[in-house]
Amino acid sequence: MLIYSGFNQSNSHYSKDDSAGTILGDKASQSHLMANSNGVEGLHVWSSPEGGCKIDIGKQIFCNRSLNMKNILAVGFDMDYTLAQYKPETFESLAYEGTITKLVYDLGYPPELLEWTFDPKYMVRGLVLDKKRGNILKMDRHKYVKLAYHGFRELSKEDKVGTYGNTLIRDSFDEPDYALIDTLFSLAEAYLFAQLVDYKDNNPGKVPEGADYSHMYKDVRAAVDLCHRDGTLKQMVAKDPKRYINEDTSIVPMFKMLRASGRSTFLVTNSLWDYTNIVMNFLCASHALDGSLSCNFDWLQYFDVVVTGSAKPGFFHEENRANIFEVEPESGMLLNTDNGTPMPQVGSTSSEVLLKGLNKSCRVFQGGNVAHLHKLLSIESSSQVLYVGDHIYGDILRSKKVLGWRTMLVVPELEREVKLLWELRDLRKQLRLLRNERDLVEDQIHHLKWSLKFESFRDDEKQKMISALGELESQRDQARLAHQQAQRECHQKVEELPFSIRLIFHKIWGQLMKTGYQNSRFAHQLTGYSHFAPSGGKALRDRLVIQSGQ
Ligand SMILES: Nc1nc2c(ncn2[C@@H]2O[C@H](COP(=O)(O)O)[C@@H](O)[C@H]2O)c(=O)[nH]1
Ligand SMILES: [Mg+2]
Repeated sequence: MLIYSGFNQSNSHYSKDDSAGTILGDKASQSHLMANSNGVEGLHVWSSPEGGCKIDIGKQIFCNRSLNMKNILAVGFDMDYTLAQYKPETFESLAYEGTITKLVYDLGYPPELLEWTFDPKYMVRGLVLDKKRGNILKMDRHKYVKLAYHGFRELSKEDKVGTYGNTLIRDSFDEPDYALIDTLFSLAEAYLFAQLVDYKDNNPGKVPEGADYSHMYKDVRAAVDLCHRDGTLKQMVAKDPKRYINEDTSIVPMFKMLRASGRSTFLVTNSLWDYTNIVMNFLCASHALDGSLSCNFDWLQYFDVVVTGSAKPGFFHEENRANIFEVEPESGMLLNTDNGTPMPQVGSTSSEVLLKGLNKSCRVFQGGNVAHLHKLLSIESSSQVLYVGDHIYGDILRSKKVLGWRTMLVVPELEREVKLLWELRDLRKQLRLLRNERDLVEDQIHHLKWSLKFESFRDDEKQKMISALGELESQRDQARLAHQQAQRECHQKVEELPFSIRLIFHKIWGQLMKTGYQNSRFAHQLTGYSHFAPSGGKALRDRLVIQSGQ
């Protein structure tokens, strides 16, 4: 990935108009180009866009604020959906099927659910489930509901406004009545919830007695949760990681480059050691010609510290008194530590234990909190840490807002969207200018009308104002026409684009970062809380990154 040009301490910015960063609207402004596909050898190229490598728009890095990599002493990663990009069509389908099985066999839902199928492309991040009403919402940054579906049926404008637009006290749209779809892990449960809402409406007698929409959501959540805990998902991934996780040949060169830069590197994941080892081994191991994987611990060489079972976001609370155990990689055994320092077990001498623990180039732990991590990495100030994650709440919010870590959010969905926005950049700029022109004239008209109504003028002055008003009104009509024409051209241009590009914006939910002209709630969270974000595709190194916050 290479996130920052700053690996040799130079930052290169693009002006707002040159950058797809403008797609973020209000805040995001600058993009850094730094990825290429040559591995470690390309270090010099990553340092600046003038380095000679033209980078695909979908693989650029978007930043809300520049970051001087000179100050970053440690770079950390989340694992699931950050380093490991799961394939939704297999992985999320597995979660979907596992959840249905539990609903039917453990929670009394009818067996016909077993025939249901999952569309992994239907739901998107940033949506909000209204658990009580059975609705799925997309809202803008001010939390105004812009799109609302009851199950899979779109609410009429009247119903939408009647339900969400008229409350005197603004709804916060947060837990416990609402659920945020803020991780890719939640797409399957959101889809299943919509299916159950439709099913209940059409077959009221068939869902378990007393199961209202909220109750059904609770059942789905509990079943999904169990799938993550009881091995339903992890056993299957462990058997055949390639089926569920995208291979990424750029990850190892990225780690090598980070190590060569002299920075500390760490992994903090909520997954436990056994699973972490399987996934990281898959991502970092060299594959034999027959596709088989040699399972070893080589990947540990890329890290100073690995924290598994971290229980984020709780991990980011320094006052969290979570015990930290050392993991013995070979056996998976947990060993007691004294706040991360190896502790002699009864029967072994303290010097033996200390030597064994401290000689390792990478130490693996389970649990603990951020204070332990800082101590293990000798971090003096949290602003020296950059952390890359995929979950706004789990990975970014607290680590950035309270601790002051620099943070980066992975948004794989954007890679495709920015390509389309780039294709349309001239037209979009023209549309923006025409809209501004129209708004300006409308403002002047409003002003004049107001003055004519409430202020007193001489007759000749009044006459002048009335004729000015007439002129402005005709200007406004022209501006409206020009804007409409540009909008038509824009649609026409979209129609003319290759089919694959046209399909980029979601057919139901539209652009991820926008609702109409406003930033979506998801975009707002992103620009408000995270530092930046790389996104998926084949190579994390080449991923799209959004920087925000701070
Ligand atoms: N018990 C649950 N575990 C979940 C759920 N959704 C995801 N997960 C697990 O969390 C970790 C994420 O790891 P990280 O590397 O991103 O920190 C992974 O093991 C998932 O299986 C859930 O709803 N319940
Ligand atoms: Mg994750």
